[in-house]
Amino acid sequence: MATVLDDIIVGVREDLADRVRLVPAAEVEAAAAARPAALDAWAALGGGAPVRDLRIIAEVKRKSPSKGALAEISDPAALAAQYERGGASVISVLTERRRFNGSLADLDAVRDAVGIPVLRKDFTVDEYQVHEARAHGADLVLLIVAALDDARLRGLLELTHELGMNALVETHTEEEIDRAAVLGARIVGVNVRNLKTLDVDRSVFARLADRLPAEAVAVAESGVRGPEDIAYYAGLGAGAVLVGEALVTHGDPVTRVEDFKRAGAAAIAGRLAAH
Ligand SMILES: O=C(O)c1ccccc1NCC(=O)[C@H](O)[C@H](O)COP(=O)(O)O
Repeated sequence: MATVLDDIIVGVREDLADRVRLVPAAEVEAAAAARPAALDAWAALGGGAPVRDLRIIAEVKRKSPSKGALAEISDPAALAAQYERGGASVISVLTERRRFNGSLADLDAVRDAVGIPVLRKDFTVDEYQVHEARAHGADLVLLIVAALDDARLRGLLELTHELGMNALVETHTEEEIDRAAVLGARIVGVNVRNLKTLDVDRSVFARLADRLPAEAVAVAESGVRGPEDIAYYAGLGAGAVLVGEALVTHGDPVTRVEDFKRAGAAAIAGRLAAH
């Protein structure tokens, strides 16, 4: 039986075919090559150093398959600028159209509004999307292990690095973490939302955190309701947390990000004191 993720990817491929007809691959590749160098998202997320501070990846998310409409977001650039002011390290922009009501125009607007790395959050299945992400100023792309076989995952990760970008390599199981680790993924996320059933189970991060490669940035994704969930993930060793709904539905995104940073820092201090 087709899962939610399978259905999303069918739509992603159809939209992709339309874009390829409009803008041929050679044109997108040239536009990507003409961009100034990508910002170093790995460093921005604390890569290569012991975790002493929790980094927030703050998402621009209008709608989702699990919740439907979340927020109006008439000005994604203004929202992203508020996230940056609150202390976010990376902005995630959903660009998938059918299920998330996102667009490359959102990515363009956010890119122009902030000075920190930007993640093109989409269901990447083809090299074209990586060049396209770079052409629109993204510094990292999302690679969902469950959606890619090993050869494709390797190819997309290599292309990402060739373009000077990073990838957030997303996992949900032990086996997926091992597949990401073998390929030398440098930023590895555990999405506690099962993309096949849409169940959210924060304890998935507790179960998998120790299996994440020690040299990679460990990202906890989804399911944050408030500072207590941030503290939970940080206490388990997350170096960064990706938050969507809890930010876009809050009236004061600057303060919300600040609160999350504070909760994360306190949990990390507690974790360090206990070891
Ligand atoms: O959010 C969904 O319903 C969803 C469904 C199917 C595939 C992906 C989905 N979301 C993408 C994400 O992983 C989240 O946007 C991101 O981690 C933030 O999650 P949250 O903080 O729970 O909004």
